[in-house]
Amino acid sequence: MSGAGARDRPREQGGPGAGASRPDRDGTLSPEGVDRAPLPAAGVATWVRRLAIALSLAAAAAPGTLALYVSLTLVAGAFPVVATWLTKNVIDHLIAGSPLGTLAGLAVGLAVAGTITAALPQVTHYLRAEADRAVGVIAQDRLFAAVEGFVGLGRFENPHFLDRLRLAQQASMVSPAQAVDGALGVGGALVTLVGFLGSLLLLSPALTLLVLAAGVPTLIAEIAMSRRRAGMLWTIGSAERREIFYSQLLTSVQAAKEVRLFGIGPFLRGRMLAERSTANRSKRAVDRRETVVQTGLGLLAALVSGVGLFWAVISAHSGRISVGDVAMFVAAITGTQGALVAMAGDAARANQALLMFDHYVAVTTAGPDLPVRAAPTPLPPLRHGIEFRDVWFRYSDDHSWVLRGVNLRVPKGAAVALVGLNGEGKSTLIKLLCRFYDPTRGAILWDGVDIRDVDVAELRRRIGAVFQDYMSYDMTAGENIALGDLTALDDRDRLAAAARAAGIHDKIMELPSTFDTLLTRMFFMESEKEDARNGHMLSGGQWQRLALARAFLRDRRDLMILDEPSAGLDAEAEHEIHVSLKRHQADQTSLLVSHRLGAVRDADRIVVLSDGQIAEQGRHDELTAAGGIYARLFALQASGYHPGTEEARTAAEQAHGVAGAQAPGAASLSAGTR
Ligand SMILES: Nc1ncnc2c1ncn2[C@@H]1O[C@H](COP(=O)(O)OP(=O)(O)OP(=O)(O)O)[C@@H](O)[C@H]1O
Repeated sequence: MSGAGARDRPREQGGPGAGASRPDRDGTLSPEGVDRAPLPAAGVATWVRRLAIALSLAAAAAPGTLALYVSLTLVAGAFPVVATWLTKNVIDHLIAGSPLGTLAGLAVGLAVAGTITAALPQVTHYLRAEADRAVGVIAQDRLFAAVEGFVGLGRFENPHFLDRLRLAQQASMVSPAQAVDGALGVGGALVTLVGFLGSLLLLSPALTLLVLAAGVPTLIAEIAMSRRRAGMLWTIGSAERREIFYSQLLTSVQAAKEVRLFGIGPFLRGRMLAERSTANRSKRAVDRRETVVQTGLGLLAALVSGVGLFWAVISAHSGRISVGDVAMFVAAITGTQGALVAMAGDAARANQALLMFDHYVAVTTAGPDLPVRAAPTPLPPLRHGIEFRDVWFRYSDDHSWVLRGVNLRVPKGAAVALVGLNGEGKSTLIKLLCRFYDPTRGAILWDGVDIRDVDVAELRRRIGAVFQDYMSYDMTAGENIALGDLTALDDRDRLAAAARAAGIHDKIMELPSTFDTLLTRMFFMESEKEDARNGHMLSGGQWQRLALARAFLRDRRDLMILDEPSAGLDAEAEHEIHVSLKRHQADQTSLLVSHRLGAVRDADRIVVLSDGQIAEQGRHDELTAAGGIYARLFALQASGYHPGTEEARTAAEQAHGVAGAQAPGAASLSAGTR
């Protein structure tokens, strides 16, 4: 669409849901704009809130495992300190010549502490993995339930939201567990730290302070680094998404033909690698910075240890502390620094996990993408008709208007056909009727009720539809049909009736396992591929008939929408389908989009969309007599079918300027003008 200048710009509507659901600049339909928010600078309160959500997820997923894991991790934190004290006592008692019983008791204690210290990590490792698995299931379930709750399509077309969704998916697998693990690690390290600091304090308060002071920069630096890493992952998101896109093109069966025919493999591979390099550059920069900072922190720790050790040796030499104290001091200073580094690392990991988890929280709490009524108006079966009232629509503020003040009535029981050149907004009109988007201005009324006021699931239950870009599911033939109405999943009679109506029944009966034949070869092992029952492939037209059968299965629908239902069918198939459609449409309201004008000539009303508006409407005879766009397009298609006639040649010449964009379709679709 072009030419939607300022003269066409309508005032924004203040009606129900207006504004709240209007797409923002990048197509986001979220009222809060959460979809493209950058990573927020988190304060302690946010950090605690996120951690609480992660913990509640973990607690809901595996309460017993979590409780045991928490207890053992904290206990494990105390054991290094216990072992150090026992070691110091053994040395001091040895030097003092204490009785054998005392020494043996201490040695046994030391052995038990060592055994527990060695065994605990294995047990906690298992518990952690178990908790991870349970949390992953529940987190994924909640994420996909939230995504399923988005009633519109806008978010799925928004690159920022898609990035966020991808990160949320990654986060849902690992982040809650990582965050809990990190927080627990901090807890365990804190126990160790307090124990060692207490021990150090007894020996030298000054050195205790020095060790603590050296640990603070480590903590700050680690947390800053984790923020930077999470930010980097967010910014390289779009490059990674494009890389995935190119890699999928290179491996997908759909693209394989064109990739080979046009020889574009090296080009796509080049682009894929370029995206990888972009992402790698950002990762390398962060890695380098981390290496420098980590090296600096390591040197600082070594310096503090060196100073401490020097002091301990001098003090022991002058008799101010015992040899056991020196051993304990060495262990304590190493243990304290180790605990500080572990704490900083765990805090950083928890921080990074929580930053990633933010994407998960943002998606799962994003709320509805289109305004949803708390108390929707009931939607009874259609009695009078559907009305588009002054409907304006554009996909976002940056896009041109696709629909500019469409007024259209679809009376109950009428077969209405939508025709027009490519890109005139026919599919968009249908998407609005299914409420995948809301009109930017104006309203769509179902028996006078604004469809924004009714329950969207209820609205969609009343509609049967076949879209231009219908789906081919890698499932069985029966399942491919049953997805139209899952109550028929095990009802072979209903599936067969729908298949018959769509003219695919005979083909299904020829398949090795009829309705149970898998229509994909994706899920097989190489060894199973020879089995005829496995993975039968259908032709494009046969898939289209399956999609039709899916729509026909919804026999309790009020409105049948067919967006190019016969584009992939041969002439005979198309004829059969149209006979079948007519039978199905006998007392049914239907909206049919077609470029095959022969297929729509019997419609009760033919509506011609042009430049986002309704240019003409009426019956076939009225429109051909009027000599407008429809008449010219019809004549052009007729000329394709009977190319020799003078009349057709003239019509084709007249139509050329109007229908140039449609020429390829017209040539191939002309058989429809029987
Ligand atoms: N998701 C989208 N985001 C942005 N623009 C879109 C989107 N879908 C369609 N458009 C634009 O809206 C216009 C109308 O598209 P639409 O698919 O409704 O046309 P159509 O009449 O059904 O075309 P065709 O006959 O080719 O199927 C086109 O200019 C198209 O580029």
